[in-house]
Amino acid sequence: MIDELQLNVPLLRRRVPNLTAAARAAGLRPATVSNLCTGKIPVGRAEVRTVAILAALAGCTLDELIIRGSAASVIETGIKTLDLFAPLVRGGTAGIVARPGMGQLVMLSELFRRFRRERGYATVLWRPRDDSPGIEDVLAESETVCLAQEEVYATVSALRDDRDVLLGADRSVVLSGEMMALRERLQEAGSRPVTIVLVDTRGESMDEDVPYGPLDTMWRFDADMSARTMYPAVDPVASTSTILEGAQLEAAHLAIQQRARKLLRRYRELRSLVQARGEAKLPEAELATYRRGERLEAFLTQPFHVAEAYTKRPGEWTALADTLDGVRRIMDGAADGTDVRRLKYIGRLELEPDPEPGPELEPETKEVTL
Ligand SMILES: Nc1ncnc2c1ncn2[C@@H]1O[C@H](COP(=O)(O)OP(=O)(O)OP(=O)(O)O)[C@@H](O)[C@H]1O
Repeated sequence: MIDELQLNVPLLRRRVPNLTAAARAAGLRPATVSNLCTGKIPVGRAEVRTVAILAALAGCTLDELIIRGSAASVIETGIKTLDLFAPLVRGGTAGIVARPGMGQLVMLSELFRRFRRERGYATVLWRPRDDSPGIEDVLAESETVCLAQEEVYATVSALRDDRDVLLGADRSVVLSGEMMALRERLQEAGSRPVTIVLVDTRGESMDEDVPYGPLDTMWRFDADMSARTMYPAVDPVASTSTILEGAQLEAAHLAIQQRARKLLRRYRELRSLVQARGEAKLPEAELATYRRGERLEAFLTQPFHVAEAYTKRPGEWTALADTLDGVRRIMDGAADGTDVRRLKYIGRLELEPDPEPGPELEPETKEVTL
């Protein structure tokens, strides 16, 4: 993760309208203050005394004045499949490509819930004009609900003085150009990043080659996974994030991710064969791949807080390190003998007794129903 320190310039300007005069009166060089505001001098290199005086002028704490950078960085969601395959970018835009009923609004509600409670984010919903049934869940998890662009701008600008903002919006405002206008207005140097998650309540994005225009992250939902209740039904192969292309991920993460994608791609092919002809027709070597793929797919489901009524399981936050560890162990064969149902809707991988990885494992016979 790249972390840069930045001055919260919008906050400073709002609180100290005549900054140059105020800085001079407080004994600071106006040129220094101006260079700090434009980023010419990095905050990390400013004298502590300078920053302390600026905070005093703005009547805020140092923590409010200096924020952790807006350079692209991954934000963990605690949702295994997202963090592994298509991480969310802080200050970026993520778009969900899905049809109604696949759980996209459940996903947005869950993200709001997680970011608000676990990360202290402000959550704002730019309410879609046409209401779909799932919107009630999202409304329940939104801190603020806005209808018009002007209202969204005013709300987000005020909230981001002291918190990161997660903004949920519908694809319709991307198509109308309102989202682009909003983003331009929100682009102020040194202000806290606004992370945007777009849903498609009309379900038309599935038919488009470029569903949203430029995105930092795309979560494509999969009809087959949703039909089999493998939630969240995020397609592990077709979902992407620019953070992968920028090679900003740890090498170990990238390696595990690529291996997992390859396994799941093959698993899908084998699934079709098994469905048509049965497991018995698969050659021994393919059977192992099929079984591991099946286990990996099950492990990548996740109990959501907002979906406890459906899964009858408490929501789980899985740290990225635990996700990577679990995925790697499953690919190495550690769960070969575990009933696949035991791997569905869990958090981290806990196998009892914890077997040594390796394909030569004794199969376990214990069965647990979900
Ligand atoms: N993460 C999840 N965990 C468990 N069940 C889920 C999950 N996501 C969706 N579901 C199931 O799928 C159903 C469909 O969800 P819903 O109809 O709210 O879809 P949506 O795409 O979020 O919203 P909408 O249909 O309004 O666009 C839910 O009622 C629930 O049974």
